[in-house]
Amino acid sequence: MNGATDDLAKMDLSERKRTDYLDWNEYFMATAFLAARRSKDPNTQVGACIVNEERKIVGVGYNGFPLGCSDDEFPWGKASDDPLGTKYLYVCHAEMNAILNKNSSDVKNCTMYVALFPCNECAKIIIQSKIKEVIYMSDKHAHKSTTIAAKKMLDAAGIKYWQFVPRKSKIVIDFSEIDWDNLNQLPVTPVKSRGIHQNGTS
Ligand SMILES: Nc1ccn([C@H]2C[C@H](O)[C@@H](COP(=O)(O)O)O2)c(=O)n1
Ligand SMILES: [Zn+2]
Repeated sequence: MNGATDDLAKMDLSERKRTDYLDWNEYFMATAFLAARRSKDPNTQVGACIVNEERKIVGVGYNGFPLGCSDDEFPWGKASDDPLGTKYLYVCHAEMNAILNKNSSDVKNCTMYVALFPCNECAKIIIQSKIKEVIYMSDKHAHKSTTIAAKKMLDAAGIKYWQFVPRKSKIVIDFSEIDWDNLNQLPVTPVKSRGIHQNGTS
């Protein structure tokens, strides 16, 4: 063993860098899936997370009805004799919501992480908003014309897409495992001593 390895071996676990942290792809895909948990769709919950070139999240969204269209009044069903009686004519897809929810001026050259491969309508919005890469988890509708058309357009526009295959089968946030006592002992710097007032001015 060389000196550095020797030192590392002697180190207490609490002094060593953690090794089981999430990598960037896991972190952003998990964020997309966390957003999906907000969806009221009883059948398919989709989340999307947009990340810029500095690996900062600039938009998150999930599938749901537009503003003002009540989750309790509009239909969540998939089948009806009347097309107005299903969700399909009303629901905003996660990808569209993530782009519209952006907190940056645009999403040019960003990467989108999404639970399900984008449909043709979302592909159009992705292309027009200049997103450069799409990372998806499921391609369960690969056989549908909406997905085939989406891929045709993404290919033509030169947008890369690839499937994320997770290394771990679970990423769990278990609130019951969090050591709140320890968290409470973290030093708290009073806002005033940092020279920042509540309104953000210094
Ligand atoms: N890429 C996608 C695909 C679908 N969605 C939404 C639209 C619906 O709310 C739901 C699909 O419903 P299903 O036919 O599976 O019952 O997922 C989306 O947001 N993004
Ligand atoms: Zn879509």
